[in-house]
Amino acid sequence: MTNSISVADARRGDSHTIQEIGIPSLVLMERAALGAANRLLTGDYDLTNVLVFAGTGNNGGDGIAIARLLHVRGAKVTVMLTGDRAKASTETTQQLKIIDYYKIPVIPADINLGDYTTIVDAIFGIGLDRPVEGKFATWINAINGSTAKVFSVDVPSGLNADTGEPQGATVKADATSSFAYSKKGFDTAVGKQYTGTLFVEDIGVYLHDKYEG
Ligand SMILES: NC(=O)C1=CN([C@@H]2O[C@H](COP(=O)(O)OP(=O)(O)OC[C@H]3O[C@@H](n4cnc5c(N)ncnc54)[C@H](O)[C@@H]3O)[C@@H](O)[C@H]2O)[C@H](O)CC1
Ligand SMILES: [K+]
Repeated sequence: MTNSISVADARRGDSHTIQEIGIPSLVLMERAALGAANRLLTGDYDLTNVLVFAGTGNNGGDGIAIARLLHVRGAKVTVMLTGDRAKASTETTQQLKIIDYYKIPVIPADINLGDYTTIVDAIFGIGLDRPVEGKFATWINAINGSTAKVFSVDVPSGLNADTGEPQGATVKADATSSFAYSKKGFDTAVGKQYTGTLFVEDIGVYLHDKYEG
């Protein structure tokens, strides 16, 4: 049984499941969000004023779906978006459309995080491809400086999921919900300092074909 995998393996598993098997990307995203939201709903998290800090890629899409799943269970949720809606991925655009239906507020990313009780980090996942700098670093430093409990989606934003090394500013999470498999970088001592408690969610992506007959 595979325990932890590389970013390349995660991408391969993702695209194989979507392209060859035919499970839509939004289904994987929903299963990822359900797994992560359940950790928040059943864990020791104060959900009275939740902030989802969302990127415009699919990590952000997962976070926006988590925002909706918490909202429908009565949590007060706000989404901060790090970029322009027009630049969001297809899946993330769809997730934004859904939270607009629920009138969940979407505001520009900001460093004033004082009132939030829990922060969901959905800025970058396995798509991190360069060191975190500039406004992203400012936001991540503000997240790390907040009194809120921090929950990372798939990968603590800024952490290299292959090496476990921070790539510039990196979120230090109380817990991380990672999808399909743990990532190689989470096995390292440094990586563990950033993931906090690690959960792995089964989202229907299997690398070795024991589930494929
Ligand atoms: N089977 C799975 O693992 C599933 C994963 N899902 C989620 O999708 C993300 C990966 O999404 P992707 O769009 O490929 O990338 P990210 O959202 O991680 O990154 C967004 C975007 O950010 C840009 N970027 C990268 N590094 C930097 C930087 N240092 N500064 C600024 N911008 C940066 C780059 O253009 C990226 O594209 C995965 O983690 C999961 O959360 C699926 O939703 C479910 C299945
Ligand atoms: K993240």
